[in-house]
Amino acid sequence: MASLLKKPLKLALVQLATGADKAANLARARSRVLEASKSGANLIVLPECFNSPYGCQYFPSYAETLLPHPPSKTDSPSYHALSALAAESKAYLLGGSIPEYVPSTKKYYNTSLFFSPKGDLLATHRKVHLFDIDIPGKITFRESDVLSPGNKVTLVELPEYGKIALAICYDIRFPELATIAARKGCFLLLYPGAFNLTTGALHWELQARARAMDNQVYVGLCSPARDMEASYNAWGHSMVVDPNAKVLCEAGEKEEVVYAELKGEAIEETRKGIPIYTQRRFDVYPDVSKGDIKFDE
Ligand SMILES: NC(=O)CC(=O)C(=O)O
Repeated sequence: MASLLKKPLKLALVQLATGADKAANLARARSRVLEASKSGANLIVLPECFNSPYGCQYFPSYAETLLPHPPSKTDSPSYHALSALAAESKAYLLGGSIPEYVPSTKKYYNTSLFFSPKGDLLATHRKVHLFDIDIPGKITFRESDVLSPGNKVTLVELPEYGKIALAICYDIRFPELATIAARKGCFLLLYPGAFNLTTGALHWELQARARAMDNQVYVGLCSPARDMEASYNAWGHSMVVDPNAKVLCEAGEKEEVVYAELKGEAIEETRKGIPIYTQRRFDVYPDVSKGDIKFDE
């Protein structure tokens, strides 16, 4: 069987310190992405809401308009900064996410943009599962007060490496997305994400390792750096987990770039040793990757 990952890939997660100044966030992202590319990274990831603070009160004022494609520089400075940066760094670039506004429907989204090493847009993913939680005395958050959800599973083919899946933060808590992606042949699931001090301590590493273990694929989670002056305190701890659920690299809480070398053999060895991949009982329960799924492949 052909390897899901055709050749080794160096993955970099940029745990960026973001603030209120969008231009400063873009400039900071640029310098850290170039640092990662100089270190030999082939695929570089920025965090959720990397160009703005994270919070419903910020989404409308930071939102950019991406359609029609390509957007003008005034409609989306972040799109153009990311496209130029991917080309300059000659690496695949997942631009974390940014708040998006669609004037024709007056809707806002939390949207990821993924660029090729030539700066071409390869995929967009709008957060499918909105972060609506209420843990008394700890944290209440309702993205759906402002945002609308995306409606598709996002898989992208990187010709020289293989297929990856993109999703955003709260999407990781819905294992169906990860399972569908893995059964469709992805070697890596990427989640820009901003867990917080409550849910991060509880579930950040657990979710990353669980999605890797269930699906025997690589998983990467990229958080903003923690800022205790901000209204939302991101967890940090960006990490890459291997197909055997081992944490390969983990950031602390501050701004930092972490790296991992991904290899196809690790997926094959894991699946050979514990062959759940071929032991599923679709005569007992349904295969979630079959049926009516909305894809962007
Ligand atoms: N911020 C999110 O979308 C998700 C999160 O913090 C959590 O699931 O916990």
